[in-house]
Amino acid sequence: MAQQAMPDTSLGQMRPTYIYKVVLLGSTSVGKSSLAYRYVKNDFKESLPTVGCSFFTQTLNLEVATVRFEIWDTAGQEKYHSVCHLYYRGAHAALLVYDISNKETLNRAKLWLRDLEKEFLPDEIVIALVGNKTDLAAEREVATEEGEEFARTKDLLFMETSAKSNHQVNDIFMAIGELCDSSS
Ligand SMILES: Nc1nc2c(ncn2[C@@H]2O[C@H](COP(=O)(O)OP(=O)(O)OP(=O)(O)O)[C@@H](O)[C@H]2O)c(=O)[nH]1
Repeated sequence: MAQQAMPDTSLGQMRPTYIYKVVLLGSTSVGKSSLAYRYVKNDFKESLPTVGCSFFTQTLNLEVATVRFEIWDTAGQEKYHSVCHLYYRGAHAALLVYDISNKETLNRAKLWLRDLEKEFLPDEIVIALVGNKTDLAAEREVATEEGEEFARTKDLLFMETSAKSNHQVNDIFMAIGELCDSSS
């Protein structure tokens, strides 16, 4: 990992707590803030515009450790792109989010991946490709197989989610926590 997650035993517990920085990357309006909000607050709001960067924390109990995610939600607007490398520096995991009803957002996610590949060695960061908005099935522009195949060729975790209908949101964070845990 780029930066070793230190076990935090400050609560006097035998069970270690690992702190992982997770960054959300992707085009504007793909649902990055909504995924974080769903995961942390178990709620969905129609409007959550991100200006610059916002920050969420959530704790997850794994079998042998407790994980505290520090989730950095970066705005997808191009005007913020130049500062984004500052946000993902030191990240343990990245969620590359696209919108299954907007093919262009998958192309954009592929560009974010190139940025990450420049910044990190392959085993320094856990990367997940996330196709969000599965509730918009009628408007789907990206087949599940297309996302899956791209993720497979790049050795990324892959999951389709819906922040709105709460589909696989916990699952993707759980998968990330487990992978970070096994590589720290
Ligand atoms: N149908 C549907 N809409 C969603 C879902 N997730 C987010 N949205 C909607 O998509 C729009 C954008 O969501 P945000 O969470 O603000 O997207 P974002 O990627 O954080 O956008 P930026 O902050 O601009 O980068 C909002 O209107 C959300 O309500 C989803 O799973 N399904």
